Amino acid sequence: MHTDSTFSPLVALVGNPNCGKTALFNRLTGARQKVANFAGVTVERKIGRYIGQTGRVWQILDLPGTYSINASTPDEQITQAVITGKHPSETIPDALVCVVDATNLRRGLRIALELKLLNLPMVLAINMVDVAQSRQIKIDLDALSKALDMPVVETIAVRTQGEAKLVAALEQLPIKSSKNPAIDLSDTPVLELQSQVNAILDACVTNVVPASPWSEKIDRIILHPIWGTALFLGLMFLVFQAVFSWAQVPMDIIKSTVEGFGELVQETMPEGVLRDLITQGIIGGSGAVLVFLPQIVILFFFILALEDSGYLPRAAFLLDRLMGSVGLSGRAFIPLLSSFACAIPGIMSTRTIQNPRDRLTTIMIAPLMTCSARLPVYALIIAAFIQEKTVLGFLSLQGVVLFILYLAGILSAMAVAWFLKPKNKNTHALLLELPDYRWPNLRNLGLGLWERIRIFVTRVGTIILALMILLWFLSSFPGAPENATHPAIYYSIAGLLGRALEVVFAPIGFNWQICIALVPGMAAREVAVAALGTVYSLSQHGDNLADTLQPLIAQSWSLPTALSLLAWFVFAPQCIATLSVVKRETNSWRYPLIMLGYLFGLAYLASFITYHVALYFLG
Ligand SMILES: Nc1nc2c(ncn2[C@@H]2O[C@H](COP(=O)(O)OP(=O)(O)OP(=O)(O)O)[C@@H](O)[C@H]2O)c(=O)[nH]1
Ligand SMILES: [Mg+2]
Repeated sequence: MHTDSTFSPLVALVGNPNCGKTALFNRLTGARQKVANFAGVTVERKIGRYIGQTGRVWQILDLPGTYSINASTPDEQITQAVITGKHPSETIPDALVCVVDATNLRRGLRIALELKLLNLPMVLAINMVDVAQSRQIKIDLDALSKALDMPVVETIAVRTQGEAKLVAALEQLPIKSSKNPAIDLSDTPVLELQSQVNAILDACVTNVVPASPWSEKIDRIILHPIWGTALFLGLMFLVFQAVFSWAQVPMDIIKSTVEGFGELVQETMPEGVLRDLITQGIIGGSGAVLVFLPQIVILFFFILALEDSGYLPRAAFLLDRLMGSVGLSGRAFIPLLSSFACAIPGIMSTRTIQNPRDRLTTIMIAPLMTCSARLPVYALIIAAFIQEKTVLGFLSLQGVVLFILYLAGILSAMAVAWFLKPKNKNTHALLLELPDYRWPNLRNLGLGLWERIRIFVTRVGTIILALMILLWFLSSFPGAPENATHPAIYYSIAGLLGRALEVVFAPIGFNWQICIALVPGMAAREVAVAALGTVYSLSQHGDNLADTLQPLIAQSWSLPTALSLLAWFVFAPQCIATLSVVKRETNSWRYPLIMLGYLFGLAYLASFITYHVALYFLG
């Protein structure tokens, strides 16, 4: 054992996908990395610290799950590079924790045997023993430990203290030095391991039940081509309905709080630049976005619950044929679905796609999936222009329109994929692991939602706030000339810019106020809503200042303009962060530039058509 207490060993968590590595990592380090019930959640290496009872600091590495140390996908390659010491940013780990799923030992032990070939100090952590117990799987730990010649412990990564035995075993490991040489894996005889695994299983494990019987029964419906698809569509539809109907009360509360606050400032502060900055720039701008928090929380509630339930890979399986027909790999499903939250994690999780061309296609269409930053834009315009009424007896019309916008994104993504599809592409069968169904873990769900709220509110309080202050200055100076006929913003720097841009955007129905908002909206979509809030509160005459954005735009835009702007946001690549992730993941400027060009092109085209068709029919 190492006696130097200043030495902080680097321990890597390695194992199959979805066995609970990240859940263990979070438990050990107090981190809040994403945990979900499907393979390929973690696609990056993440490091954290754990301080042992002796005061020793351990560095813990969480890695993407891998089926073998011979990597085939980009995420697996990261794991391989780290554990063999080839990763550029660090030396080989001092010890490994091989995490295996107690209900899937056959696969887990295989990778354990492979990892043994690396000759590093190692512990086997048998995770999910709670599930194994409920299925009467019995594992003889002593025998297993002897057979593998390494310490074997049980863990329950989702339970308090569920990591205790692992921690104790780590303290006992004979860790030598942190200067292990890189390892060459080229001639490891990994293929012969399966018979060894079988022998060990026979000797150490009784009652290997593959899956719980009710999960098969559920699958018969969920994977059924007709019932399954109907269920899938119904589920998606429910989400959109919920986003509108459940959010109403909390939105009203936030709205009236923001309004009340604006009025308070208006009444108590002396008239002047500072008061205008606070009411128009800060409250009018950031407040306009904050109102959409409840809808985002509801959307994420569904996304997180679905992610933890085990449903997603099944939906991928269900839609595989459909996706295959436009040339997408079924593996693209989860990255694309993640893009509904945000294109950035979606694009990163394309690392689980083996074929580089499939991966690139998926990256290129990911921004067409409606990310949660579009929700404020859509919700604002829908609430202002679409009547709140029930159609067909039970559907909220606003929810239906929202659903159509999401569908428009999906269908155009499919069209683009089809366009990019190589000729005579032969499709592969989809090899996807179907995890056990699981009730979403409430703690996880709560933490996940909290994380979302934090991100959203932080964005409102930092980048959006800063941009709105800047925009307020640009929109307020220089002031209006004498006997001005327009509000002062019309004559300001931002106003000039907006009016110049209007030349380009007038054919698709955008006025100069919208054009102003589009510019800061390049940083991120919801910024456009904040900007509209600022621009419109500055465009107000008289005492309407406290009015929130929605009634203002309802008065000043025509319906064709509103529809055209909705169409614009289905396509427009208004997110710098996404473009920079594409640059990073594809390692070139080429693809982000192509993406920028093609999405702006589509956005303009779609808005043009929408605007003119709407003008024709609606006058
Ligand atoms: N019941 C139970 N569930 C667990 C346990 N450990 C993890 N889970 C659940 O298993 C699922 C997968 O956990 P993750 O930590 O994301 O798995 P991972 O190994 O990091 O997966 P990848 O990042 O995809 O390789 C999640 O739904 C967890 O909540 C456990 O000990 N018991
Ligand atoms: Mg993980």
